[in-house]
Amino acid sequence: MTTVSEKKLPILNIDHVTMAFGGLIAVNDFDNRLFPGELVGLIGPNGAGKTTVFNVITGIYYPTKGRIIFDGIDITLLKPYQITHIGIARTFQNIRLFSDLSVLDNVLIAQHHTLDNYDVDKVLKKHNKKPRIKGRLWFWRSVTKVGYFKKENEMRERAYSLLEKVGLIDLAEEKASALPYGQQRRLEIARALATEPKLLLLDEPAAGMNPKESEELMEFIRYIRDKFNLTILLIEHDMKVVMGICERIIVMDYGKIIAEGNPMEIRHNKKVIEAYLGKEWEYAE
Ligand SMILES: Nc1ncnc2c1ncn2[C@@H]1O[C@H](COP(=O)(O)OP(=O)(O)OP(=O)(O)O)[C@@H](O)[C@H]1O
Repeated sequence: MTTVSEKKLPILNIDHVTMAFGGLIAVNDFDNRLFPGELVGLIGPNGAGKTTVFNVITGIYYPTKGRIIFDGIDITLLKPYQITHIGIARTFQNIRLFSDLSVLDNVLIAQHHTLDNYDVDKVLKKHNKKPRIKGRLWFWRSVTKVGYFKKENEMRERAYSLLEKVGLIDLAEEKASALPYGQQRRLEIARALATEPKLLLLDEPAAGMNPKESEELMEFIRYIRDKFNLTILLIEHDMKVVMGICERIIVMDYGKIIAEGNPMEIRHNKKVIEAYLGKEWEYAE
């Protein structure tokens, strides 16, 4: 059956990617595509290779085999900061905020990529895509005093506007470490959004959350997908979250994709039940 999303061009094409660490094949011929606006879950047992898939997409590792095409551009060998600039942002399993800085400063720092990425804009231009920074003009504006202050003000305005949209505006001046856990996770996502991504990769955003916090997180993820026109790929062990918000789920085991489908299909899939879910999810509400 052809779904609506399959008729569009993929925003991300993970083309037969393998990632080996010496003799260990962490990701084995992973082949899949994400379509604009999708919210997709990536699940599987510990050590299945999920985070390695994120690391390959974001340029932390160069794959042993295969290619990653994002928005029509081959990003396989680009560096992490270049990939961020082109439009992919991520969060990590463990919270990585600047804990002594304010909420506002955490978001401001994430905007630093807007200061100088002339080389990446060249890549974008080569693919007939709009550069994200106005190249040299921007450079001269930022090295003059007036230009610097103007840019700083623009960045502040953008940061405040983002904090408003994600519900953290009242906490803008608070130290990041003073925020409750759920809000710190939200700030991490806000910081990723400050890079203005088209694709957002979330690595276990519900880890360590209580049921109320994960309920709120589910709503928040749906909200940002719509508000910021995002495509989202989500690694998560909390099946309530995954089944509750993902339209499609990819299941990995020992580096390979063992199943793919909507939540209903996945929870009834014998291979997935055996490798990961266990019986209790098959008929759960
Ligand atoms: N830099 C590395 N060097 C060597 N082995 C690695 C490296 N990174 C990951 N691995 C190994 O690759 C395999 C897949 O790890 P990965 O972290 O991708 O799994 P995961 O599915 O994300 O697991 P979890 O759910 O526990 O986070 C594991 O056996 C891991 O030990």
